[in-house]
Amino acid sequence: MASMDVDNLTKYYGDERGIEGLTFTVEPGEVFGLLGPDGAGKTTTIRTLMGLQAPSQGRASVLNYDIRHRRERIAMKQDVGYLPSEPSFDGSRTGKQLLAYHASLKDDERSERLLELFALDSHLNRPIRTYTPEQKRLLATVVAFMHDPALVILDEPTVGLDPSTQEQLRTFLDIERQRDTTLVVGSCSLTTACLLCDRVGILRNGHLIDFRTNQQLPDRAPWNIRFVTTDPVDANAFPSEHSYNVEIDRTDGQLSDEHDGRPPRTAVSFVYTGTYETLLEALSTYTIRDLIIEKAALREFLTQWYGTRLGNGGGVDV
Ligand SMILES: Nc1ncnc2c1ncn2[C@@H]1O[C@H](COP(=O)(O)OP(=O)(O)OP(=O)(O)O)[C@@H](O)[C@H]1O
Repeated sequence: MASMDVDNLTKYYGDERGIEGLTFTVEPGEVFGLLGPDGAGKTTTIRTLMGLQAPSQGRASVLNYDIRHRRERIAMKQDVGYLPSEPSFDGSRTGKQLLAYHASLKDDERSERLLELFALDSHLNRPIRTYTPEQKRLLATVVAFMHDPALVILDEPTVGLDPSTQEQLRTFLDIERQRDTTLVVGSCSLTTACLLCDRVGILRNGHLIDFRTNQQLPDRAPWNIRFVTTDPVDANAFPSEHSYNVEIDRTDGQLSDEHDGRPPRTAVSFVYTGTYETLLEALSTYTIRDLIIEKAALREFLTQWYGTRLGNGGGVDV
C-alpha cells in the first residue's frame, strides 16, 4: 500500500490558484521530491497534505489517513513528521520546554540523539529567541523526527543552512532513507533533488508537469558561467552537449572601451552542465578579465527542459 496517495488535489485561495489537479503516489521507503521554483505550489501542496488547510477539490491519504477528515488528521500527525519551510516558535520557551510539549503530543523516541547530532544539546535551557536562525531550523528538524515517524514531510529542508550544515542534514536524511523512512521533500534546489531524491515530481505554476527518477536528473545542478576576455571568441567555442544558452556580447560599450587604449572586451555567458575539468580547460585558453560562476536557478533549467509554455493542454503561462 502506498505511503501517500494523492488524487486531483486542488487548492485555490479565493480566485488565486495554489495547486490544481495534483495526482501522485509515494511508495513506502521512497524519497520523493516536489521540485519547483518559487511560487510553483510546493508549500501549498505540503500544507494541504498536512491538513493545515482544506483542499478545494480532490483527496489525499497520508499513511492511509484521509486528510479530509478531522479525526484522521489528528491521528496522522502522531505518525507523520513535518518540517515547515519557516518554522515559528514561541521564542520565550526553551528548547527543552518545546520538546517536552511535542513529546506529550506524539512521543519522543530519540530527541536526545538528534540534539547531539545537530549540536543543540548544550543550548536546550536557553529561550528559543536566543537561537540563531540555523539553530531554529535544526530544532524544527529534531521536532520533525523525534517520534521516529514512518513518513516525514519536509518543506525546503536545507534553506537557511550553511553549506556544511546542509551536507550534514543530507547525510542524516540519507541515513533515514536507509532506515526505510518515507520522505516527501519540497525543494527549489536541484542539488537537493539530485543528491537526495529517488524520484521527483516537477511542479510549475501549480501543476505537476512531469516525474523524473533520480537517474533522469543531471548528476548535479548546472552552473551559470560568465566571463570577460580580451581575446576574440569563436561563436562555436562553447555550444556542446554541456553548454547551452550561450551568449557572446562584443558590443557592450562599457566593456569595449577603445578610447583608453585597452583592447576591446567580450562578455561570454552560458549554462554549463559538464565536468569542472572540461570547463577549466576551456576557460584556460582565454585571457580572463572577470569570471562569475554560480548555480543556475531552477526556473532557467526548467525552461531548458520544458520550454516557455507547458504542452499539457492547459496552456499555462510560465
Ligand atoms: N495564502 C495565500 N493567499 C493567496 N495566494 C497564495 C497564498 N499562499 C500561496 N499563494 C499562491 O499560491 C501559489 C503557490 O504558492 P506556494 O507558496 O505554494 O509556492 P511554493 O512553490 O511553495 O513557493 P515558495 O517557495 O516561494 O513558497 C503562488 O501563486 C502563491 O502566490
